[in-house]
Amino acid sequence: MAQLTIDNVNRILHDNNGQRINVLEDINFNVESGEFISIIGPSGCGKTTLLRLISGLDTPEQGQVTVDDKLITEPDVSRGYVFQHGSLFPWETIKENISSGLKAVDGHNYDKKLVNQYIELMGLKGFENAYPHQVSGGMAQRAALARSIVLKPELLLLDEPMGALDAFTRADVQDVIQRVWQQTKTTMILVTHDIDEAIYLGTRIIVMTPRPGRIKEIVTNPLEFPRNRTSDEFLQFRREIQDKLNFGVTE
Ligand SMILES: Nc1ncnc2c1ncn2[C@@H]1O[C@H](COP(=O)(O)OP(=O)(O)OP(=O)(O)O)[C@@H](O)[C@H]1O
Repeated sequence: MAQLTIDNVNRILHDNNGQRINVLEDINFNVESGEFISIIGPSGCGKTTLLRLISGLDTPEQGQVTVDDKLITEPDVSRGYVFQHGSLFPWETIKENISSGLKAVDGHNYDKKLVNQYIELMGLKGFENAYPHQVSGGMAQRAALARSIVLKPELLLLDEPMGALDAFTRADVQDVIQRVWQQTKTTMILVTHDIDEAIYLGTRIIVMTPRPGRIKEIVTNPLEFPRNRTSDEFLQFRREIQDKLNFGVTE
Protein backbone atom coordinates (compact mmCIF):
# COMPACT_ATOMS: atom_id res chain seq x y z
CA MET A 1 0.00 0.00 0.00
CA ALA A 2 1.41 3.39 -0.94
CA GLN A 3 -1.31 5.59 0.47
CA LEU A 4 -4.70 5.40 2.18
CA THR A 5 -6.81 8.52 1.66
CA ILE A 6 -9.90 9.50 3.62
CA ASP A 7 -11.39 12.36 1.68
CA ASN A 8 -14.24 14.52 3.05
CA VAL A 9 -16.01 11.57 4.62
CA ASN A 10 -19.43 11.94 6.27
CA ARG A 11 -21.42 9.09 7.80
CA ILE A 12 -24.98 9.53 8.94
CA LEU A 13 -26.89 6.88 10.89
CA HIS A 14 -30.30 6.87 12.57
CA ASP A 15 -31.11 5.84 16.13
CA ASN A 16 -34.08 3.68 17.15
CA ASN A 17 -36.38 6.74 17.11
CA GLY A 18 -35.37 7.59 13.58
CA GLN A 19 -33.29 10.56 14.80
CA ARG A 20 -30.40 11.39 12.53
CA ILE A 21 -26.90 11.03 14.03
CA ASN A 22 -23.94 12.67 12.30
CA VAL A 23 -21.58 9.90 13.29
CA LEU A 24 -18.67 11.24 11.24
CA GLU A 25 -18.33 14.69 9.74
CA ASP A 26 -15.65 16.12 7.47
CA ILE A 27 -13.07 13.43 8.00
CA ASN A 28 -9.86 14.01 6.03
CA PHE A 29 -6.46 12.38 6.39
CA ASN A 30 -3.84 10.34 4.55
CA VAL A 31 -1.88 7.36 5.81
CA GLU A 32 1.46 6.52 4.24
CA SER A 33 2.81 3.01 3.93
CA GLY A 34 4.45 1.71 7.12
CA GLU A 35 2.84 4.24 9.48
CA PHE A 36 1.21 3.30 12.77
CA ILE A 37 -1.82 5.51 13.31
CA SER A 38 -3.57 5.60 16.69
CA ILE A 39 -7.13 6.94 16.74
CA ILE A 40 -8.25 8.11 20.14
CA GLY A 41 -11.40 9.81 21.39
CA PRO A 42 -14.30 9.37 23.82
CA SER A 43 -16.92 6.67 23.45
CA GLY A 44 -19.31 7.30 20.58
CA CYS A 45 -17.07 9.65 18.57
CA GLY A 46 -17.17 7.29 15.59
CA LYS A 47 -13.83 5.47 15.84
CA THR A 48 -15.22 2.04 15.00
CA THR A 49 -17.39 3.51 12.26
CA LEU A 50 -14.28 5.06 10.72
CA LEU A 51 -12.41 1.75 10.88
CA ARG A 52 -15.39 -0.03 9.26
CA LEU A 53 -15.35 2.50 6.41
CA ILE A 54 -11.64 1.88 5.87
CA SER A 55 -12.15 -1.89 5.91
CA GLY A 56 -15.01 -1.68 3.40
CA LEU A 57 -17.57 -3.15 5.83
CA ASP A 58 -19.44 0.16 5.56
CA THR A 59 -19.63 2.99 3.01
CA PRO A 60 -19.93 6.75 3.57
CA GLU A 61 -22.84 8.97 2.47
CA GLN A 62 -20.37 11.55 1.27
CA GLY A 63 -16.70 11.50 0.45
CA GLN A 64 -14.53 8.54 -0.32
CA VAL A 65 -11.98 6.15 1.07
CA THR A 66 -9.28 5.05 -1.36
CA VAL A 67 -6.13 2.94 -1.29
CA ASP A 68 -3.66 3.96 -3.95
CA ASP A 69 -6.49 5.86 -5.70
CA LYS A 70 -8.69 2.75 -5.76
CA LEU A 71 -12.10 3.24 -4.14
CA ILE A 72 -12.84 0.91 -1.21
CA THR A 73 -16.32 -0.54 -1.63
CA GLU A 74 -16.06 -3.91 0.14
CA PRO A 75 -13.78 -5.87 2.47
CA ASP A 76 -10.64 -7.29 0.92
CA VAL A 77 -7.95 -9.67 2.16
CA SER A 78 -5.37 -6.88 1.76
CA ARG A 79 -7.01 -5.17 4.77
CA GLY A 80 -7.00 -7.23 7.96
CA TYR A 81 -9.32 -6.48 10.90
CA VAL A 82 -8.79 -7.52 14.51
CA PHE A 83 -11.76 -7.04 16.82
CA GLN A 84 -11.86 -6.28 20.55
CA HIS A 85 -12.83 -9.87 21.28
CA GLY A 86 -10.55 -11.58 18.76
CA SER A 87 -13.45 -13.76 17.63
CA LEU A 88 -11.46 -16.95 17.32
CA PHE A 89 -13.47 -19.98 16.25
CA PRO A 90 -14.10 -21.85 19.54
CA TRP A 91 -14.21 -25.23 17.78
CA GLU A 92 -10.72 -24.85 16.29
CA THR A 93 -7.35 -25.08 18.03
CA ILE A 94 -5.05 -22.06 18.19
CA LYS A 95 -3.07 -23.41 15.24
CA GLU A 96 -6.18 -24.16 13.21
CA ASN A 97 -7.49 -20.66 13.94
CA ILE A 98 -4.25 -19.04 12.80
CA SER A 99 -4.26 -21.17 9.63
CA SER A 100 -7.94 -20.66 8.81
CA GLY A 101 -7.64 -17.55 6.62
CA LEU A 102 -4.61 -18.92 4.78
CA LYS A 103 -6.41 -22.20 4.15
CA ALA A 104 -9.43 -20.34 2.77
CA VAL A 105 -7.20 -18.39 0.37
CA ASP A 106 -4.57 -20.97 -0.60
CA GLY A 107 -6.30 -24.32 0.05
CA HIS A 108 -4.41 -27.23 1.63
CA ASN A 109 -1.07 -26.08 0.25
CA TYR A 110 -1.08 -23.04 2.53
CA ASP A 111 2.22 -21.89 4.00
CA LYS A 112 2.55 -24.03 7.14
CA LYS A 113 6.04 -22.66 7.81
CA LEU A 114 4.61 -19.15 8.08
CA VAL A 115 2.01 -20.34 10.58
CA ASN A 116 4.73 -21.95 12.74
CA GLN A 117 6.83 -18.81 12.44
CA TYR A 118 3.98 -16.69 13.84
CA ILE A 119 3.19 -19.21 16.57
CA GLU A 120 6.79 -18.69 17.66
CA LEU A 121 6.77 -14.89 17.22
CA MET A 122 3.53 -14.52 19.18
CA GLY A 123 4.80 -16.65 22.06
CA LEU A 124 2.19 -19.34 21.44
CA LYS A 125 4.59 -22.26 21.20
CA GLY A 126 3.30 -25.14 23.33
CA PHE A 127 -0.31 -23.93 22.99
CA GLU A 128 -0.84 -24.75 19.30
CA ASN A 129 -3.25 -27.56 20.08
CA ALA A 130 -5.18 -25.78 22.82
CA TYR A 131 -8.68 -24.45 22.16
CA PRO A 132 -9.45 -20.73 22.69
CA HIS A 133 -11.19 -21.37 26.04
CA GLN A 134 -8.04 -23.10 27.30
CA VAL A 135 -5.73 -20.10 26.82
CA SER A 136 -5.53 -16.68 28.49
CA GLY A 137 -7.18 -13.58 27.03
CA GLY A 138 -3.79 -12.23 26.00
CA MET A 139 -2.89 -15.44 24.18
CA ALA A 140 -6.24 -15.46 22.40
CA GLN A 141 -5.64 -11.89 21.20
CA ARG A 142 -2.12 -12.76 20.05
CA ALA A 143 -3.62 -15.68 18.11
CA ALA A 144 -6.25 -13.39 16.56
CA LEU A 145 -3.49 -11.02 15.55
CA ALA A 146 -1.48 -13.91 14.06
CA ARG A 147 -4.53 -15.08 12.12
CA SER A 148 -4.74 -11.69 10.41
CA ILE A 149 -1.05 -11.06 9.94
CA VAL A 150 -0.25 -14.43 8.27
CA LEU A 151 -2.41 -13.21 5.39
CA LYS A 152 0.17 -10.45 4.90
CA PRO A 153 -2.34 -7.60 4.73
CA GLU A 154 -1.08 -4.27 3.45
CA LEU A 155 -3.14 -2.58 6.11
CA LEU A 156 -4.09 -3.97 9.51
CA LEU A 157 -7.04 -2.41 11.34
CA LEU A 158 -7.02 -2.93 15.10
CA ASP A 159 -10.33 -2.20 16.82
CA GLU A 160 -9.46 -1.97 20.52
CA PRO A 161 -7.87 -5.42 20.50
CA MET A 162 -6.52 -4.84 24.02
CA GLY A 163 -9.71 -3.28 25.41
CA ALA A 164 -10.76 -6.31 27.44
CA LEU A 165 -7.32 -7.19 28.81
CA ASP A 166 -5.83 -6.43 32.23
CA ALA A 167 -2.98 -3.90 32.42
CA PHE A 168 -0.13 -6.46 32.43
CA THR A 169 -1.50 -8.50 29.54
CA ARG A 170 -2.31 -5.31 27.67
CA ALA A 171 1.31 -4.13 27.88
CA ASP A 172 2.46 -7.55 26.70
CA VAL A 173 0.15 -7.54 23.64
CA GLN A 174 1.18 -3.94 22.87
CA ASP A 175 4.81 -5.13 22.71
CA VAL A 176 3.82 -8.00 20.41
CA ILE A 177 1.96 -5.62 18.09
CA GLN A 178 4.91 -3.24 18.04
CA ARG A 179 7.32 -6.09 17.23
CA VAL A 180 5.10 -7.35 14.39
CA TRP A 181 4.72 -3.81 13.02
CA GLN A 182 8.48 -3.25 13.07
CA GLN A 183 9.31 -6.63 11.55
CA THR A 184 6.65 -6.75 8.84
CA LYS A 185 6.38 -3.00 8.10
CA THR A 186 2.61 -3.50 7.78
CA THR A 187 0.67 -0.23 7.93
CA MET A 188 -1.49 -0.31 11.07
CA ILE A 189 -4.42 1.74 12.34
CA LEU A 190 -5.40 1.26 15.98
CA VAL A 191 -8.60 2.46 17.64
CA THR A 192 -8.23 2.84 21.39
CA HIS A 193 -9.57 4.61 24.50
CA ASP A 194 -6.20 4.30 26.16
CA ILE A 195 -3.96 7.38 25.86
CA ASP A 196 -0.79 5.53 26.90
CA GLU A 197 -1.46 2.80 24.33
CA ALA A 198 -2.06 5.37 21.58
CA ILE A 199 1.23 7.06 22.44
CA TYR A 200 3.27 3.89 22.98
CA LEU A 201 2.36 2.51 19.56
CA GLY A 202 1.44 5.38 17.24
CA THR A 203 3.70 7.32 14.91
CA ARG A 204 0.79 9.75 14.57
CA ILE A 205 -2.22 10.17 16.81
CA ILE A 206 -5.62 11.21 15.53
CA VAL A 207 -7.59 12.92 18.29
CA MET A 208 -11.37 12.81 17.75
CA THR A 209 -14.30 14.63 19.35
CA PRO A 210 -17.91 13.37 19.52
CA ARG A 211 -21.32 14.57 18.28
CA PRO A 212 -20.63 14.95 15.46
CA GLY A 213 -17.54 12.76 15.24
CA ARG A 214 -14.77 14.99 13.96
CA ILE A 215 -11.00 15.03 13.89
CA LYS A 216 -9.80 17.60 16.38
CA GLU A 217 -6.13 17.27 15.58
CA ILE A 218 -3.57 14.92 14.07
CA VAL A 219 -0.44 14.91 16.20
CA THR A 220 2.93 13.52 15.13
CA ASN A 221 4.47 11.46 17.91
CA PRO A 222 7.92 12.88 18.72
CA LEU A 223 9.05 9.85 20.77
CA GLU A 224 11.82 7.63 19.43
CA PHE A 225 11.71 3.83 19.59
CA PRO A 226 12.14 1.98 21.88
CA ARG A 227 9.64 3.93 23.94
CA ASN A 228 9.60 4.06 27.69
CA ARG A 229 6.14 4.44 29.23
CA THR A 230 7.56 6.16 32.32
CA SER A 231 10.09 8.52 30.71
CA ASP A 232 9.69 12.28 31.23
CA GLU A 233 9.22 12.75 27.47
CA PHE A 234 6.44 10.14 27.42
CA LEU A 235 4.62 11.72 30.37
CA GLN A 236 4.98 15.19 28.89
CA PHE A 237 3.55 14.04 25.55
CA ARG A 238 0.74 12.26 27.39
CA ARG A 239 -0.21 15.55 29.11
CA GLU A 240 -0.26 17.22 25.69
CA ILE A 241 -2.68 14.60 24.33
CA GLN A 242 -4.78 14.72 27.51
CA ASP A 243 -5.15 18.48 27.07
CA LYS A 244 -6.33 18.01 23.49
CA LEU A 245 -8.91 15.50 24.72
CA ASN A 246 -9.94 17.83 27.58
CA PHE A 247 -9.25 14.81 29.74
CA GLY A 248 -10.33 15.36 33.34
CA VAL A 249 -12.32 18.46 32.47
CA THR A 250 -16.03 18.22 33.27
CA GLU A 251 -18.43 20.40 31.38
N1 LIG B 1 -25.66 0.65 13.12
C1 LIG B 1 -25.86 1.79 13.79
N2 LIG B 1 -27.07 2.38 13.77
C2 LIG B 1 -27.28 3.55 14.44
N3 LIG B 1 -26.32 4.19 15.13
C3 LIG B 1 -25.12 3.65 15.20
C4 LIG B 1 -24.79 2.41 14.54
N4 LIG B 1 -23.49 2.13 14.75
C5 LIG B 1 -23.02 3.13 15.51
N5 LIG B 1 -23.97 4.03 15.78
C6 LIG B 1 -23.81 5.26 16.57
O1 LIG B 1 -22.74 5.97 16.00
C7 LIG B 1 -21.96 6.60 17.00
C8 LIG B 1 -20.51 6.20 16.84
O2 LIG B 1 -20.37 4.81 17.11
P1 LIG B 1 -18.95 4.11 17.07
O3 LIG B 1 -19.14 2.71 17.58
O4 LIG B 1 -18.32 4.29 15.76
O5 LIG B 1 -18.15 4.98 18.14
P2 LIG B 1 -16.82 4.64 18.92
O6 LIG B 1 -16.06 5.92 19.03
O7 LIG B 1 -16.12 3.49 18.31
O8 LIG B 1 -17.39 4.23 20.34
P3 LIG B 1 -16.74 3.25 21.44
O9 LIG B 1 -15.44 3.88 21.80
O10 LIG B 1 -17.73 3.28 22.56
O11 LIG B 1 -16.60 1.90 20.83
C9 LIG B 1 -22.56 6.22 18.33
O12 LIG B 1 -23.38 7.29 18.74
C10 LIG B 1 -23.40 5.00 18.00
O13 LIG B 1 -24.51 4.92 18.87
